[in-house]
Amino acid sequence: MGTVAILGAGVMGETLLSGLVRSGRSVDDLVVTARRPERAADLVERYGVRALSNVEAARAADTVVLVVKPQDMALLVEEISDQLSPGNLVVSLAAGIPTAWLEARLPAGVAVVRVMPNTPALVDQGMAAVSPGRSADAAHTEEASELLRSCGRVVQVAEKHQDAVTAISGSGPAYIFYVVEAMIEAGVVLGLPRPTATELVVQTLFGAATMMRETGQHPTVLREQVTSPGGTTAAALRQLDDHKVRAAFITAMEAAANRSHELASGHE
Ligand SMILES: NC(=O)C1=CN([C@@H]2O[C@H](COP(=O)(O)OP(=O)(O)OC[C@H]3O[C@@H](n4cnc5c(N)ncnc54)[C@H](O)[C@@H]3O)[C@@H](O)[C@H]2O)C=CC1
Ligand SMILES: O=C(O)[C@@H]1CCC=N1
Repeated sequence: MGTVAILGAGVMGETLLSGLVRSGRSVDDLVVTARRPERAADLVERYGVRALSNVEAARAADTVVLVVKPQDMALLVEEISDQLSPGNLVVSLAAGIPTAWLEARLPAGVAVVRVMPNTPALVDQGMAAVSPGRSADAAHTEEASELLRSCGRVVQVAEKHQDAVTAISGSGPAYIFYVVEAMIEAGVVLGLPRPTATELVVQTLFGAATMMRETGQHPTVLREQVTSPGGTTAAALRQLDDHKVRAAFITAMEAAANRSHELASGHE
């Protein structure tokens, strides 16, 4: 795969960097760029990678991973475009940016793969979806998938589904943390010490997630197993239904997908 340059190593860029390092990728084959020099120095110190300018990194790399905010992408692509040629693979992790938008700003024939990752990649439990652009072949898509497989699972989706993926798994960890916060708060309201409430909730989430993964049973079946007739769970779920929590989740994720589409519309 040669040298991989991570351009814009913030939260998601560092997440990918750490996954590649944990998976045994030599730091000699990894370079990063950051806007702030202190940030670059911090990454050099903690990972032993090289930090370069965007232009130098793009020139040195076989695979260029773009991890700046969607709003910063135009400037970055303009800066590095001259350094790239059809031998390069460009992997974009940015929400909402179509491959066609990148292809139009890069030299003809440069392969582009769009990826939507998520932050659990930091603990090797990421979920990423990849979509090849027009000039990307199966080998390019596999190369991008391999990068993300260093820190979690990877699926391939048609690019038209990337807004939905962003709404579900890209932003998804935030919804789960939000639910966890609410359950911890409930424990405190019910008189539990905060650390106890936190341990109860986090282990319950971990246990429930592991059950779904290991039993392969549908969540509805697993929920019904917990819900005794006339019992405590039924009383709680009745309240969630009365407060339209299921509908609120669907509306929330529609808003996220719409926002992803809006980010794209500035980049069409
Ligand atoms: N944080 C998340 O959970 C996820 C983020 N993403 C995508 O990843 C991208 C980055 O998001 P975050 O890491 O959360 O943001 P972030 O703000 O933590 O990281 C972006 C980094 O890029 C740097 N940067 C901006 N312009 C630059 C330039 N011209 N040259 C070099 N560095 C530059 C910024 O200083 C910052 O450190 C976004 O496009 C976002 O849509 C995708 C999936 C999940
Ligand atoms: O909130 C965002 O825009 C990014 C994309 C998915 C997760 N974080």
